[in-house]
Amino acid sequence: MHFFCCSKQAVFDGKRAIRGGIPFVFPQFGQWAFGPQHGFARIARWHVEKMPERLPSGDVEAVFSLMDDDFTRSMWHFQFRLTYRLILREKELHFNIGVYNPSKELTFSCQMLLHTYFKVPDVRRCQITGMHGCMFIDKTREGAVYQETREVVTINEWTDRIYQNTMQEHIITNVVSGRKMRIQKYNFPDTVIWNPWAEYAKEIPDFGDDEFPNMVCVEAGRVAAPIVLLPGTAFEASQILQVCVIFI
Ligand SMILES: O=P(O)(O)OC[C@H]1O[C@@H](O)[C@H](O)[C@@H](O)[C@@H]1O
Repeated sequence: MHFFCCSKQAVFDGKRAIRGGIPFVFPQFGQWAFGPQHGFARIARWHVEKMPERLPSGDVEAVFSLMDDDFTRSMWHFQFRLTYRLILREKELHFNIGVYNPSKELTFSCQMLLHTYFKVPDVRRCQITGMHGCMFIDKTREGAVYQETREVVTINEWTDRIYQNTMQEHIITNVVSGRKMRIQKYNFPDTVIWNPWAEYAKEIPDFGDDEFPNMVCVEAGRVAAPIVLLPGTAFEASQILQVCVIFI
């Protein structure tokens, strides 16, 4: 999908997440005392459960999984199993995620988020729906909490906000080729909006100083209130990205 952006400075060395695409944030969102920022899932080696395969419908499906191993247990001593199923349709991408706690005695809590980097011609011209009336934590203002009063969110400065209980659907206008991107999410109550802008872009080694106008992260997840999984239970969530060709 040419709707995602990847920084020209991105490094693919397995040590840190690639600056682009859709890094998978788990089991921690943000800074973490026990491991890297945003957890280990975005730097861990996932297992390919099912290679990309064309289904009779014409869709292409692939399934990946991640389980606890020595690497994950060095930071987080819980057993877990993540399943990530992707389905590519002509103008849609589906992401179905499951996290399972196979332990017989331990409960764990975690956060999860899809850190999607959308490519845009000029972020200042994007409008994002689905946040009206929602409370948000503004990380650029020391975590102060505000309520969004705008029908559409626009970005004209360093932006790092955790919107809570957002609508099930967001529309982002003016993505690639002036199109609209529809995000539909299920069981992902929160939406993070991030753009480092000029001042913070300079501090990110794997991000060009001039790349900030051409990206916006709109990240569906569950971060404000953690997912709590009792032994033997699972949590499921999904996201659908759809390019809108017609005016909505
Ligand atoms: O540089 P990273 O670890 O990929 O994080 C990028 C950004 O990710 C966002 O989700 C966070 O809200 C920001 O605070 C953070 O700066």
